[in-house]
Amino acid sequence: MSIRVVARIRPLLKAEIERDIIVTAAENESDSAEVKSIIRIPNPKNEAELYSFQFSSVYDQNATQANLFDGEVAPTVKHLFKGYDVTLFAYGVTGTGKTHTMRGGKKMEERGVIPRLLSSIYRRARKIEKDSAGATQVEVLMSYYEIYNDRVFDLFEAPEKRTAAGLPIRDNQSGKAIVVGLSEKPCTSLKDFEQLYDQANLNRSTSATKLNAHSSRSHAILCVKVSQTTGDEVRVSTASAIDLAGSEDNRRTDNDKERMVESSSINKSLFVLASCVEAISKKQRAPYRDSKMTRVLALGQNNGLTIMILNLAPVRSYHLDTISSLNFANRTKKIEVNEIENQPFFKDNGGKNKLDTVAPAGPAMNRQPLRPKLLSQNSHLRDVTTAVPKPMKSFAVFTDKVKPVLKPIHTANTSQARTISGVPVRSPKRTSSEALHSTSRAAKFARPNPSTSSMVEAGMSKDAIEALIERKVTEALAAGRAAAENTTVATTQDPVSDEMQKRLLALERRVEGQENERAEGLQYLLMAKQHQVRGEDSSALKMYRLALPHFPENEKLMRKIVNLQNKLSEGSATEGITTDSTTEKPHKSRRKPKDEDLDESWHEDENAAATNHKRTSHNDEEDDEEDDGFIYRPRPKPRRPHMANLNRAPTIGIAAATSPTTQPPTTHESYLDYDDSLPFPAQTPRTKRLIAIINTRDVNQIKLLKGVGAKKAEAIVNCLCDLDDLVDHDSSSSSDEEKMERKTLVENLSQLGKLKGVGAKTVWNMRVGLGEF
Ligand SMILES: Nc1ncnc2c1ncn2[C@@H]1O[C@H](COP(=O)(O)OP(=O)(O)OP(=O)(O)O)[C@@H](O)[C@H]1O
Repeated sequence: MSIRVVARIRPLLKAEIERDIIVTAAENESDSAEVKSIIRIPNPKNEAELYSFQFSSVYDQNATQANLFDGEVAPTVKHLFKGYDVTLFAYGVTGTGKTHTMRGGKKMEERGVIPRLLSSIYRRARKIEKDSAGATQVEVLMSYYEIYNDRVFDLFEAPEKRTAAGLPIRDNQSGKAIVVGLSEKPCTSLKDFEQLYDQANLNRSTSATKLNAHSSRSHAILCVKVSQTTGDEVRVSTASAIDLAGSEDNRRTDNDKERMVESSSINKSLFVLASCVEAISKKQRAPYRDSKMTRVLALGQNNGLTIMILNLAPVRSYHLDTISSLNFANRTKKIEVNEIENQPFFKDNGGKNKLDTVAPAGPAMNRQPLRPKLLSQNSHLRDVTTAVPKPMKSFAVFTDKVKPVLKPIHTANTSQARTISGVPVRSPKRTSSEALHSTSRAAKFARPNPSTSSMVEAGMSKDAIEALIERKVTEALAAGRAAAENTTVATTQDPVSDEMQKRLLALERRVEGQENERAEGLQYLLMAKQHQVRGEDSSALKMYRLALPHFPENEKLMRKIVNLQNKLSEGSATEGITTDSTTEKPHKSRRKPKDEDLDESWHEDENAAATNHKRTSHNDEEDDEEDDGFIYRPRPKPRRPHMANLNRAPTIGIAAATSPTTQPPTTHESYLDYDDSLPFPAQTPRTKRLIAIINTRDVNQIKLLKGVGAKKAEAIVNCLCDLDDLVDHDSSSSSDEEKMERKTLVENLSQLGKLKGVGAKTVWNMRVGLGEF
C-alpha cells in the first residue's frame, strides 16, 4: 500500500486574523462519505484560481486531538500487535503544529498522538494478556532520540553527557539503518512512559524563533517496541513516531548565527527528504544517505504501515511554504510501502535449542526476516490483514534444504567441518553454541529465527542445522567486527569536527564569494565610469553590462545602460551622416558630458562649482552617487606628490606604497591609483569634506562616516600618526614648527584608500554616506 497522507490545518494563533485565512478543507464531491479530503488554496499569482490537493483525509481547524488520533492512528494499533511496524511522522513548516499534533499539551483532551498511542498500546496489551489468561505477555520498550545538526543524540541521556559526535548510524544486515548505542527503556505502564517521555523531552533541542516561541530544532524519533511472548514464540513490532523539525524561510525568521546553523541543517535534511521522495516518484535512486534523518526514516524502504501527518497553517503569511508542503505531500502519498509483518521468533527452549538464547536488543533488532519482499499493494489501511496475502513464513536460507550437502566452511572453529571430515577432534576454539552463549554481541542473532523443530521437519539433519547456524554465526560475527571497526574509525576521526570544518569552510566561501562578487561589481562600475569620462562610451557600456549581474535590480544602472545604448546608436547614426565632413572632430576629452555621464570620478574639474550651478536639471536623487561638476579633463602630468612621505611609509599600512610601479596593483588599488597625482584643490565639495574629516584625526568625527566604525576610525588616526613619526625620524633636525607643517595630511581619495584598513570600497562608502555636499 502507499503512504497514507493526512492533512491537518491548525487553528489561528493569537496574532493571526480571520481574513488572512487562505487554506480551507473541503469534502470530495465525488465521494459519498462525508469526510473532508481536499485542501484548497489560491494560486499565489492569481487569487481567483484555487488549487486543490486531495489526501486520505483532511482535518480542519475544528478537529480535536482525539478526532485525529481516533481517525488515523488508533486503527494502526491492532496491526502493530499483528506484527506490522507502524511509522507516523509529522511534516510541515515551522509553527504549523507538528509538535502539538505529536506530543500535544498536558491536559487530557490536549494530549497528542504519542501519549494516546501509548495509552492505546497498554490497553490492548492488557486485553491480550487478559484474553490469553496470562499465556501471552506483552513487553514495551522505548527508545527516543533526536537528530540535531545531523547528529544523533539519545534523549534519555542528559545533554551534558552527550559526545559531540553523537551516536553513529549503521546498517544492519537487512539494510535497515540503526543507531548504535541507543538506550532502550522498559515501560511497564502509561505512567512509566509519561515520566520517561516528559523527562526526555526536556533534553530535546528547542528554542524560540520569530516564527515559533517553542520551535523544535531537531527531528525527534520515538521508537516503541512491543514484544509479545507466548511460550517460546516472540513477536516484535515497532511503532515509530517522528516529529520532524519544520522548514524555515530565513527571510522571515531573523535567526541568529546559532539558529541559522540549526536552520540550515533542518532545511538541508528536509531538502534531502524531498529529493528522496522525488527520486522515488521518478523511480530513481533516492539519496537517503545524504542525511541522517532520511536514513532513519527510510521512506519507501521501511515495511509495515506509514502515515504522514501534514501540518498546515491556514494563513497567507505561509502561502508559498504551504504550497511547497502540499506539493511534497502530494508526491509522498504515491510512495509504496511493503506491507510485511514481522515474523515471530523462538526464544529459549529449556536449553535444547541452541538458537534461542538471546533476546532481541537494540531498537532495530526486530526488523524484517530474510525473505523476499512482498509486492507492494495499494489497499486501505483498515484492510491490511484481509487484503494482503500472508507472506512466506520461511527464510530465504531455507533454500539450503534442497542442497543438503553443505560446503565445508572456511573457518576453523566449526563443528560442521569436524563432522564432515569425520575426525572427532575438538577444535581449540569455541563451538557455535559456545560462541552464542559467550558472545556479548549475540543480540544480532536474536532476529526472527525458524524453529529447529520446523527445520528438522523440513528434512534437515541436526548436523546440517548446526552447520548452517555456525555459518550464519560466523558471518554475523565478521559483519559485527567490520561494523565495530567502522565505528571505531568514525569516532577516532571525530567526524563531527571534520564535518563542521567542512561546513564552516563552505560558509566562509559563500560569504567570501558574496563579498567578492559585490567588489567585482563595484569594480566594473568604476571602470565603466572611468571609460565614460574618457569618452569611451562603448567600453563604458560593456563595463556597465558586466556590472549588471552583480546589481540586477539596480534601476539606475539599467538607465545608464539604456542611455548609453541610445547615445551610441544615435552617435553611429550621426557618424553615418557626417563621415564626409571633416569640419568638426570633437575632442573626446573636451566634451561636456550629459547628465548621465556625469559620474563618480576622481578626475574633477576645478570649475566644478561653477558648472554645478548651471546643471539645475540634474536629478540628484536619482543619482546620489554622482558628484556634480565632474568633467573629464586630460590627466595632468604626474606631479611630485606634496605628501611624498605617504609613499615612503613602507610598513604602516599603505598598500603597495613602497613600489607602486613595480608591484602589480590589486584590483582596488588600480583604480585608486588612477588619480594619484591629482592636486588637492581639484576636488568636489564632497571629496574635500571627506578628506577634511579624515585630516581632523578626530575619531569621533571619522567614526560617523558610512562604513567606518570606532575601530576603523582609530586605525585611520593611528596610521596617520605613524606616518608623522616616520617623517619626524627622517628629519630629526627639523624644528617643531616644521614638524607641524609636515604633519601627514591625506590629500586625495587615492591616498585615503591606501591607509591601513581602508580600501576602495570604504572610500566609496564614506563618500556616498556624505550625501550631497
Ligand atoms: N491544532 C492546534 N490547536 C491549537 N493550537 C495549535 C494547534 N496546532 C498548533 N498549535 C499551536 O501553534 C503553535 C506552534 O505549534 P508547534 O510548536 O506544534 O509547531 P511546530 O510545527 O512543531 O513548529 P517547529 O517546527 O518550529 O517545532 C503552538 O503554540 C501550538 O500550541
